[in-house]
Amino acid sequence: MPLIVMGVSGSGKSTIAEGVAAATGAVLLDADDFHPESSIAKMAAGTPLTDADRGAWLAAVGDEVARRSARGEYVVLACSALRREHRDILRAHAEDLVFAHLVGTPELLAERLGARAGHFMPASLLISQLATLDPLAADEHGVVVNVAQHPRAVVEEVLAGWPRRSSHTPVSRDDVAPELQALARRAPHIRLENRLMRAIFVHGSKLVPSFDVDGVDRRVVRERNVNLRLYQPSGQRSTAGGLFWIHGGGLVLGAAKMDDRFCGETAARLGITVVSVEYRASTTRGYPIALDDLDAAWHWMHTHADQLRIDTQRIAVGGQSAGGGLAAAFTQKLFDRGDQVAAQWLFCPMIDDRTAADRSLDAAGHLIWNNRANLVGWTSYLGKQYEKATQPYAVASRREDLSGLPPAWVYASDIELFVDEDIAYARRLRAAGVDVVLDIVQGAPHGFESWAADTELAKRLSGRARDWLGRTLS
Ligand SMILES: Nc1ncnc2c1ncn2[C@@H]1O[C@H](COP(=O)(O)OP(=O)(O)O)[C@@H](O)[C@H]1O
Ligand SMILES: O=C(O)[C@H](O)[C@@H](O)[C@H](O)[C@H](O)COP(=O)(O)O
Repeated sequence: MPLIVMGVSGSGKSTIAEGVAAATGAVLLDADDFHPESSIAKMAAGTPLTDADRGAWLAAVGDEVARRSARGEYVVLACSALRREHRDILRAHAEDLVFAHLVGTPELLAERLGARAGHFMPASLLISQLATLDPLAADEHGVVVNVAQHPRAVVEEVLAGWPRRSSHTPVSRDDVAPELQALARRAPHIRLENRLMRAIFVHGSKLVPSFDVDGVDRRVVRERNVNLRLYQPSGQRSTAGGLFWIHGGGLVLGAAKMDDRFCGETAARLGITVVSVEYRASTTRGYPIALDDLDAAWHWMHTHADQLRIDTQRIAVGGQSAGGGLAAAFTQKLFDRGDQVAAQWLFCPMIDDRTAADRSLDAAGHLIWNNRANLVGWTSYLGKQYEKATQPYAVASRREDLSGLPPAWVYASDIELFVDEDIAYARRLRAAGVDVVLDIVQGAPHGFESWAADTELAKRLSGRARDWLGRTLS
């Protein structure tokens, strides 16, 4: 359901839409970027647009919103949409729009416009904008928010008026993005409640075939307490950053091999060395053994850094699902002991055991990984009564002070169990002053970037993730 932040010039559309996008992982669009040069020139010269100027512009904006929405992106659009007819044009081009109408007194708006610098829109046009405005009507889907308050408060009110999915929203197969539906039907829906099913999934996950990526050397390192897979661009000569990767598997199953392709492609695309850890996670050994294994591999990566041409100042810690939660927790541990971590790269992380304790989530019908499996995962890691939950670095989300942690990229899908805990962690990191990119994908069951790696949706997500990592490690 795309959100349109509307109102006259100076009401705060750009500011608030940006805040909403940052808080939710939505893609931010600004209708101002779609005006033809002629309209910009007109407004800059102090002449208001006419509806003739606005028709094609609004159609183009609406088409872009619809296109992005169909691709599974959450969209927040800043757009004046002053008249009801303008909103009707948008609604005709894109479905299910929700509007947040920002309102303020003419005096307040004039004052804010007067203080704003470097914008094509002259303050003198405010009067014509107010005269043109049809306020959002009761029969239009949306909320009206007064902007005479701190931007943070305005963002919160807008968020409250934007119906979005949460972990509690029941999931049906129709909620799955069309491109993923056939694959989602074939993907394994992990059942761990009974011993036999658990054994099948645990062993099955270790039987996946290995995968070679062109131009990448892959090898397995097994020494005393070190067990990992290494991926390096063939013939790498110069020193580069590195990625320390942790596979998923709900803290009970999985193997580093599952991510051969993902790690190999990341090494190839970014020209970096990837170390993927084979940590012990099973129903009999949980916390803190997995963290000990990570420590051993981390130590190995550093003692071999020169030989592998890894710049230890540019190593990111990342992981998917249970591996994402472990990556966040391990990052905290490394940070506390003064080890350099350049970035945390968290794919749909399983990051908060308190989700598993919420039995009301069991019936929501999450695909691939549901809350019953989640309960098995967390209790096998922390103990039946979550005894170890408050031990250091057992659960990343349980840490109170997140300040100082390295920049983070976090993704989750709106139809997966972890969406709330992931957004919450990202928002807390940001509130603590950490640079965070939150990326929410619509209609993608848990971990789709692995089991649907060839879909456009997955390729685009991996592309965005790797672009961010490449920039952050450069
Ligand atoms: N809630 C707010 N409180 C104080 N200043 C604000 C608030 N919202 C926006 N501003 C400031 O007002 C000016 C206009 O906001 P902007 O987001 O550019 O509005 P619009 O996109 O609707 O024209 C900017 O300088 C912005 O920093
Ligand atoms: O319909 C219109 O008259 C225009 O769209 C107009 O509303 C303009 O594009 C923006 O409002 C100016 O930019 P700001 O709103 O960002 O000041």
